[in-house]
Amino acid sequence: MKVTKICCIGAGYVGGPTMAVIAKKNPNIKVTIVDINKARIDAWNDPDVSKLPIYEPGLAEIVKETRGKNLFFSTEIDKAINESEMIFISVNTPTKTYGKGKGMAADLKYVELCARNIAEVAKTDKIVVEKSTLPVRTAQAIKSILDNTGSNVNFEILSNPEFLAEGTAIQDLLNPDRVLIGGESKDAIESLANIYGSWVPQAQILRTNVWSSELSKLTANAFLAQRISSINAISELCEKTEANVDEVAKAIGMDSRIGPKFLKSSVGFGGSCFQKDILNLVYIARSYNLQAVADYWEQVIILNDHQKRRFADHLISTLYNTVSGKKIGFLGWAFKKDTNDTRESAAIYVADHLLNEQANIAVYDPKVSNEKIQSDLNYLNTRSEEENNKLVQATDTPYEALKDAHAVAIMTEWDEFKTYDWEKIYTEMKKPAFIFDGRNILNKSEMEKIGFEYSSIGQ
Ligand SMILES: NC(=O)c1ccc[n+]([C@@H]2O[C@H](COP(=O)([O-])OP(=O)(O)OC[C@H]3O[C@@H](n4cnc5c(N)ncnc54)[C@H](O)[C@@H]3O)[C@@H](O)[C@H]2O)c1
Ligand SMILES: O=c1ccn([C@@H]2O[C@H](COP(=O)(O)OP(=O)(O)O[C@H]3O[C@H](CO)[C@@H](O)[C@H](O)[C@H]3O)[C@@H](O)[C@H]2O)c(=O)[nH]1
Repeated sequence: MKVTKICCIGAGYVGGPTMAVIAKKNPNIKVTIVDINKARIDAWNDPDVSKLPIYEPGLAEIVKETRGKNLFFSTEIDKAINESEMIFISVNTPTKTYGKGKGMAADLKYVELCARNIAEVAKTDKIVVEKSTLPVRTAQAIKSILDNTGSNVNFEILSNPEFLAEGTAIQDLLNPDRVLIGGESKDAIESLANIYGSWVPQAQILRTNVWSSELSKLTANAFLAQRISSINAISELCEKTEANVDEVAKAIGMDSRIGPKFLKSSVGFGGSCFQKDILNLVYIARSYNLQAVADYWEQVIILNDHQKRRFADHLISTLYNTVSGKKIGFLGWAFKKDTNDTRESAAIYVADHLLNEQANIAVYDPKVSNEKIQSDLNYLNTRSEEENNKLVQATDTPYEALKDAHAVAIMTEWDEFKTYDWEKIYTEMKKPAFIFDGRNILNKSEMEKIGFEYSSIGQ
């Protein structure tokens, strides 16, 4: 099928950047991104591209170049579905918070709503592409919904999981390691492969069956997260043995069979994907009664929770076993640098633990607002909104967050944190002035020379 019009349902972290790049590389294809969230669509349409709802290096430039030419953002979902030959489903698939599979399974209600919406309004044949991360065999459910509409419309389902990482989304999309397309219909697969083919070499476009494609996405995230939990497990052993986790990571990473990436020990991984997708994998394994498989992958999450918890516990015990009434300055709230996304950020859980001990927290993050921080904490439901608001406040500058603080906790690896005037920060903090570097980004001997009591992960 020759594709001239594409619709993407879901204008989020995946839908926005992915479609912007497809539009840039395929000027002859009209790409419309739709969403039920009007405020989000309005933000995507803001003439001032610094106000786009998602911050990703390089994204604003591409949106500026393509928007209004062949890239459109709209809330007119039915219209966009109807006029397009290919429809991407790129809606959120969070962990279920209710009912069967609560806390483990992926909540597929938004995906199902999209399938029903497409089934209801489509008058011509469509290729429906699963862009969201989905449990293996979801395509079967989508096909069943689409095929039972009673219309004569033919639907082909493809799985095309997205592997971009936030903060580097545009680079990842422009130079992907691979593009994965799973499907039954060769025609449909090639229609999608052609779109990517405008900038991705065909050899890097992998064609598989639908189930392999769906499962590969969950597996890739499980393997990546497993490396972080593995090195974080070693970090705790390093702290007991005077080994240095960064040295260990370098030494093992030079083995070409292991490789150097994803071996950075930290306060724990965050983000909207790793935990959700592994929990989902564990749930799927259990649903097939594969207990050993489920237990194996569950350890990745258990270790990650342990890492966040022990960071907070170490901070408390170092501050003479109490943080009650003490000001702790957080540098960073986002789950990694170069993004404004805070979903599942380690900072949220470390803060929550310290707040249970009655700490006062001042946060500086270059891209995260006080409003977002409050809503992240309120979502946990650990204490009242008033209390969160009283105990935690974001500041406009890092120096305000750290003035009179007993300790600095570095939660995100933003590059600018390394360039601060640490002498000034030291002078303005309470003494002894402690640094807990959850990302190992500062130089230990330099910090100690200034006078800080410095501790990091795995050193
Ligand atoms: N964030 C990432 O880095 C990343 C990377 C790869 C894959 N994924 C996967 O991609 C999917 C989307 O993730 P995201 O981070 O972009 O989510 P997101 O929450 O940022 O965006 C999803 C959007 O879908 C919209 N939506 C939900 N139901 C809708 C409906 N019925 N009709 C129209 N719009 C609807 C929401 O309003 C929201 O704006 C998830 O399955 C996720 O696991 C995410
Ligand atoms: O060596 C490392 C690498 C990462 N992290 C942390 O791990 C989390 C996730 O980082 P990253 O994977 O870079 O970002 P995500 O945007 O969550 O991307 C992951 O999740 C996406 C959603 O499924 C996938 O598309 C990507 O391929 C996959 O990398 C962050 O908190 C990082 O700080 C570490 O602690 N150590």
